[in-house]
Amino acid sequence: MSAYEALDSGSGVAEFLKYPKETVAASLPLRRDDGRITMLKAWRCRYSDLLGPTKGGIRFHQAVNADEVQTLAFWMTMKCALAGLPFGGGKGGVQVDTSQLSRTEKERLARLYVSQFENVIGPRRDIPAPDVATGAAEMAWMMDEYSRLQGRLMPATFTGKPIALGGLVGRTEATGEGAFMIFEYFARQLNLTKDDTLAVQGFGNAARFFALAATDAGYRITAISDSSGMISHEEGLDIKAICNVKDKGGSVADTDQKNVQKAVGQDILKHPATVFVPAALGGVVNAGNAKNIPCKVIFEIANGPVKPEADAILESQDIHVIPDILANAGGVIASYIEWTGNLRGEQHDRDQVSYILRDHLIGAAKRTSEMVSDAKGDIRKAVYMAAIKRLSQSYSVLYEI
Ligand SMILES: NC(=O)C1=CN([C@@H]2O[C@H](COP(=O)(O)OP(=O)(O)OC[C@H]3O[C@@H](n4cnc5c(N)ncnc54)[C@H](O)[C@@H]3O)[C@@H](O)[C@H]2O)C=CC1
Ligand SMILES: O=C(O)CCC(=O)C(=O)O
Repeated sequence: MSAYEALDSGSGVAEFLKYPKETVAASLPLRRDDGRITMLKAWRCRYSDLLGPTKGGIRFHQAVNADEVQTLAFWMTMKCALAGLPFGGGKGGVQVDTSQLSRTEKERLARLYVSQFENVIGPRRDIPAPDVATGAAEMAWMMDEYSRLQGRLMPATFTGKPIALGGLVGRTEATGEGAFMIFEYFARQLNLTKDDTLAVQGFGNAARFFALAATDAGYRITAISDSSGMISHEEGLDIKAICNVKDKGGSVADTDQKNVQKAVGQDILKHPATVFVPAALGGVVNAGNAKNIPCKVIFEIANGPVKPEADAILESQDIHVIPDILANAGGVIASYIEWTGNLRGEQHDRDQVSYILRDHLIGAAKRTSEMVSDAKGDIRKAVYMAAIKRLSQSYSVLYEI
C-alpha cells in the first residue's frame, strides 16, 4: 500500500497533501581548508504546515536529492500528525560526503546552509534538527549563525542542540530509546521473547541507543553492520564494546570481541535473525531482495527502508513490518519537548523527558492499534490512517465549506 493510496480516504486532505507547500533549492559555495570553493546542492522542503510549523532534520549525504528531501518531509508530516504534535513536516539536505570534510569545513557548511535558508527557517515557521551525518555540533553552529543573522539569541529555531546551548537531556538518546519503547509494545502483540534475535543495519545515533536499550532489556543482537561492513556472533554482540570502538572513530568491524564473524555490509540482509532492524538509509529492502530476508519482523528505525513494491512481498511471506513513522518518532517527540522548553525558557529533567516521550509514543501506538482492523491487519496502512485522521480534522475546519 503506497502512502498516497492510504491517504485516499475520501477526504479533501488527500488532494491538499499531493504536493509540498514549498521546496527551496540552493547551491552552496563551500570554502575548503585549502582555499578552493566546492559547490554543493542543498534543499529545504516545508511539506505541510497544516498542524503547525514544519519540523524535520537536515541530512548531509552524497546521494541526497530534491525528491528524497520531499519524500522525507512528507513522512515528517505524517509522523508529527501520528505522534499528536503541533508540527507540520519538513526536511533538509545537502549533497555532500562528510567523510571528505574536516571539522572546520563542516562548521562552514552548517553556517552556509543557515545563511542561505534564513528566510525559510524560524522558531514559528520551520525548525530543523539532526538527521544522517548531522548532530549536536551542526545544530549548535546553525543556531549560532541564525542568532547572529537575527541579532538575538534564537534557540527555538533548532532542536538536537548540545545541552549547554539549550539542548534537551535525552534528545540524543530519544530516537533509539523511543524505538525500543515501540518495539516492546509490538513484541507483546507479536509474541516475541528474549530468545528471539535481532540484526541491526547501521550503528549511528538511532541504532546505538536502540541496541543499548534492547540488550539492557535482555535481547540478543546477533549482527550489526555499518558503512564499512558487518559483524555477527550467534551468542550476541557486545554493544558497549562496539560503542567504545565507534567513539574512537572505528567501524563495527574493529571490535575485539572474541569469535566475531566478519562479512560485507550487504550480508546483514541474509543474516538469520527473528527481527531485522534497518537503521541506516532508505530503500534497502526492495522487490529483488524482499523474498530472501530470513526474518519474521522488520522494525523500521531508518526512514523509508522498505520500498513500496517490497511491502506486498513481505506481507505474502507473513513478515510483519513496524513502520518508520511510528518506530522512529521518539526523536521528533523529544525535539518538541526541547522546542517548548526553549520558547518558555524552561528546562526538563530526564524523568520528565522519558515520561512525555513514552506518553506520546504509546498514544501513537494505541491510535495505530485502533486502526489495524480497518486496515485489515496492515500496520503501515494503520499508521497512515491514524495520521490522516488528525490531518483531516484540521483540514476540514480550515478548508471544507
Ligand atoms: N537521528 C534521529 O533523531 C533520527 C534518525 N532517523 C533515521 O534513522 C536513520 C539513521 O539516522 P542516524 O542514526 O541519525 O544517522 P547517523 O549518521 O548517526 O548514522 C548512520 C549510520 O548508518 C551507517 N550506514 C551508512 N550507510 C550504510 C550502509 N550502506 N550499510 C550499513 N550501514 C550504513 C553509518 O555507518 C552510520 O552508522 C536515518 O534513516 C534517519 O533518517 C529517524 C528519526 C530520527
Ligand atoms: O527531531 C526532529 O525534528 C526531526 C527528526 C527527523 O528528522 C526524523 O524524525 O526523521
